[in-house]
Amino acid sequence: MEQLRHPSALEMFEQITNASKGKQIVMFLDYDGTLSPIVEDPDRAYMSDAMRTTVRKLARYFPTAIVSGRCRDKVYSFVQLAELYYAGSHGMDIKGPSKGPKDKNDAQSVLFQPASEFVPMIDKVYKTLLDKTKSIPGANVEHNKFCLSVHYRCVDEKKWSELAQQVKSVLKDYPKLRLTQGRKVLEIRPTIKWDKGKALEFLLESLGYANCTDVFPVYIGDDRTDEDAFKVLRDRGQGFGILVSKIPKDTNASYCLQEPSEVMDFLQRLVKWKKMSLQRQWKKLSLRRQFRMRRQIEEMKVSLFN
Ligand SMILES: O=P(O)(O)OC[C@H]1O[C@H](O[C@H]2O[C@H](CO)[C@@H](O)[C@H](O)[C@H]2O)[C@H](O)[C@@H](O)[C@@H]1O
Repeated sequence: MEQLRHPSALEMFEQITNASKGKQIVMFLDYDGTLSPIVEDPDRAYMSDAMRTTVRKLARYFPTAIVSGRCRDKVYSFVQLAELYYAGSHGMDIKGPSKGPKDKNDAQSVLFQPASEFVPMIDKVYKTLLDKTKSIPGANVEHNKFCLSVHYRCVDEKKWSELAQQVKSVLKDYPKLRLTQGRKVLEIRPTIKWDKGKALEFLLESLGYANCTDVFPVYIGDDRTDEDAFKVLRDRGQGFGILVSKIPKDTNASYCLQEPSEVMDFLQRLVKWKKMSLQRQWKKLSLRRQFRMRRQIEEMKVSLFN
């Protein structure tokens, strides 16, 4: 039943691209479980070279942002593509383009950190949690700058509730922090009204698409925190979300992909489709216009390199 409500984005590819016709696609990609497979050690969640090449090509055709629960520097060290926009710490640390597409040349990138006042508190809680959880084998506390992750993927299942209790007991003293749950991870975040959905809207605005009707945002993610972004797209009635999951889930996404390898297939098809539609548009131009455009490109190259 659920599977029928959330069909495969690969099977529905044509329908998706038809819906985007005449609109600017903007891509938002979660990292863990979307671009990289889930692994036991969070420090070794590498992205494959093939995925990196795919994302690089994708960004040539569509503005592309990575939206992750991770610390922004960490996710950048995995992705290593300077041409993308990054939103780390569940969207609380955004490094993006200048305001509006026309300003791109002035190279001033947007930096938005709505939770900066929480840094000392997060640092303190990190130290306390490191100490409190050291007696539980396999527990791992990750510092994500404006938020924290307590991993229990490598903790014996019998100890999961003890770990959760310890985390909750620490947080009792910090009413301005809240606890949510991801994939075998407890996530601690400031209670500010900011999430991946707000980050998506902020990035669209920064890119100059705030009130545009001809923008088509596509958000791909695998986790509960990605639901905030799926919901924003559903509420705006623009673009759509794609949930990465092998099992049917209650979601605000419109389509599904099973795993990162399917995400890569989907992104590659998107690149191919865009390339072909640009070639078709080019062929439709008169020979005289093609000649004029080629000459303009040559002139631009000359002025760039002189
Ligand atoms: O928003 P995301 O980019 O999906 O970040 C969510 C959490 O992802 C990472 O943890 C998850 O992936 C790890 C590596 O595969 C895995 O070991 C862990 O069990 C998963 O929950 C990251 O380490 C967390 O900090 C993020 O909150």
